[in-house]
Amino acid sequence: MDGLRHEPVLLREFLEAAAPAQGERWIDGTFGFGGHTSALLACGCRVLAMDRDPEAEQRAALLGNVWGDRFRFVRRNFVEMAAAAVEMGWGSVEGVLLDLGISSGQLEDPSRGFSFRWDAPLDMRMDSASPMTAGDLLQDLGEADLVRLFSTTSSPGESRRLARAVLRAREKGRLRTTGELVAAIGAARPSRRRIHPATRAFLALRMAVNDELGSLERALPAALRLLSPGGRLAVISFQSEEDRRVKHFLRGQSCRRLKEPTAPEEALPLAGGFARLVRVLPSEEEILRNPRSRSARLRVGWKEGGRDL
Ligand SMILES: C[S@@+](CC[C@H](N)C(=O)[O-])C[C@H]1O[C@@H](n2cnc3c(N)ncnc32)[C@H](O)[C@@H]1O
Repeated sequence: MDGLRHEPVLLREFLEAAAPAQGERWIDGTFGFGGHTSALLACGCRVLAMDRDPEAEQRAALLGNVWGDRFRFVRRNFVEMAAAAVEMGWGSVEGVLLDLGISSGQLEDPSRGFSFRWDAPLDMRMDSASPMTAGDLLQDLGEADLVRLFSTTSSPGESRRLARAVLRAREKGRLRTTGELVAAIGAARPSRRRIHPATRAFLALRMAVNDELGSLERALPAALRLLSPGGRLAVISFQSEEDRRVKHFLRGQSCRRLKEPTAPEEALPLAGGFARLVRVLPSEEEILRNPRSRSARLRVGWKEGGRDL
């Protein structure tokens, strides 16, 4: 764990677009290395931080020593943010931030099995207590489920090729390590591609092991319900399927519907919906400094009510 770092992505843009202010209650559902949480605390907010990763909990303990009772950490899935807020005595919050995916520190820790750069056991769990590793999934799923898994990040044709490659490798023995998976996939796909053949397959597998799309879909309405009038929901995503779900949720819950209403009641603004939506991409300077930010998208929804927009 020592020496691993994570540079917070779109930090300045988040502070500008979501404008956290002194005395506000914020939930950071993805504490990671605490970059966004520290900025919220520096703005004078109270922060309830969450993360599924036990190593994040250890880092949070250090932050707790500095910020005292303005900061609290719970090791839980952000899907459970409402229950965690109630335990804090918070009936509502002024802001929720979700900075999705994994941190650079998790990716670069060879023992976690998130990266194909090192040969390691096929683990990929954010929460080491959860029952299913990447190796278990690859061992248990049938062809149709494997195709569905890979299709989160690959075309239908590629997904079928990847699924068949896993099945072929399985016939020769269990897929136990990242190196064995890379070898199986490398054999399945042409090598003249710009990105490493394993990139998309590893991403899809990690998202399935941690049910990342399912967690996001459950967390978005939970966050909206928790927001006080004028509250902000900020989501940073790195993957197009995630960003698509966030975009549809924010637009679907927008008071100013983008589409023409087909029935009179649809013209009514949804009570407690978003009054303003913002989308921000990383600057060229940030992409140069931190290439990992290249695919990042920040979307912020401002709930109706509260201060003037
Ligand atoms: C991109 S990192 C966040 C980095 C953080 N904003 C920072 O500046 O250090 C994402 C973090 O969220 C955690 N995470 C992802 N999905 C989660 C979920 N459903 N519930 C709780 N934590 C989650 C991961 O374990 C990881 O530590």
